[in-house]
Amino acid sequence: MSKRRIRKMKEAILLVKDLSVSFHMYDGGLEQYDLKVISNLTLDVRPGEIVAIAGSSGSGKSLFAHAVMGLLPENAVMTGKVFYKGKVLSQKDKEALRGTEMALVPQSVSYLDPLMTIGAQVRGTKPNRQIIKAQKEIFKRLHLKEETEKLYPFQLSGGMARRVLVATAVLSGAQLIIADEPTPGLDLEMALEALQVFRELADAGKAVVLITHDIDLAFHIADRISVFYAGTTVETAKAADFLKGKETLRHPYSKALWEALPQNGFKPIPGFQPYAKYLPKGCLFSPRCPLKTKECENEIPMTEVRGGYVRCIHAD
Ligand SMILES: Nc1ncnc2c1ncn2[C@@H]1O[C@H](COP(=O)(O)OP(=O)(O)OP(=O)(O)O)[C@@H](O)[C@H]1O
Ligand code: NI
Repeated sequence: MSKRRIRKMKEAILLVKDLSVSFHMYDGGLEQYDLKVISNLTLDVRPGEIVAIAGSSGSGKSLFAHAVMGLLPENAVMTGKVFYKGKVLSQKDKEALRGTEMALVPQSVSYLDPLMTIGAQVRGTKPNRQIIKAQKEIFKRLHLKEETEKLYPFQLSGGMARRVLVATAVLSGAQLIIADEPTPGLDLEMALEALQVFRELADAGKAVVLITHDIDLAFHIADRISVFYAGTTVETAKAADFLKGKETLRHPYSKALWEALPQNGFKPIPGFQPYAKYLPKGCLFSPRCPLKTKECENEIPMTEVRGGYVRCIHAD
């Protein structure tokens, strides 16, 4: 049986369907409006898979993670559905599963509890022998000295704190791990080691979402890549397609991202990602797109093209 058929047969651990996130905003006190920062976002992650999310700053990567984990701020309104192993999750379900079934490696190291020693927060309040053993192993692997256990968060460097967050997610035993930028502040060797840890979790049957600016590393470690632009997915396809190059990709923005990599010529993408308050009609990439036509002003759905999914009417 082909690998693809096996993938299709396995039920997704995470399925996010038509996710939209808006914020209630107040303009100068009187004027109120809704700022839609994520729209029509769909993504699935199956057991054994790493799906990497690539996209520039402000494209909605962290909010996607927070929506799945039930961590959106009070003034956010979410529509769409988050399924975990086939079951729709309510806000209460998310809170109950977070930390046990689903774990987040947060983008900000300020998520560490400032009043708790590292050992206590990584192992949980009632650690058994097995957890203590696993903790020692993962610390060693991530080059965290044994004494790190006794330290408080303020005593850690940024890179150490990030490795502690990775260790916490690994030890949680969660089936779904969303790592939001786990590698900044780590040197290349450490970053590769951390990514290898995620690869092994996936190989053991877990589902991993890896949010990263380091798309070159992601192309090598992930199974599939999802490209976010201005709060939605523009292309989701096999990592192999991203490694092969521009021709195998489907969306003009994915192609442009590929060309912006140093090894592919460092070609910058002209223009800017639009701000949520001033989104163009229809295709959100159209103001920067060389293929733009009048039809791009219509609502553009995700369609299957050459085994991947793309939100572009000109893709073939
Ligand atoms: N609490 C909030 N209120 C209003 N807008 C917000 C809020 N949080 C995030 N946003 C907006 O939502 C958009 C997406 O933010 P998000 O943090 O998900 O981006 P990101 O892709 O994770 O970026 P980065 O790569 O910089 O981490 C941004 O335009 C941001 O300004
Ligand atoms: Ni982010």
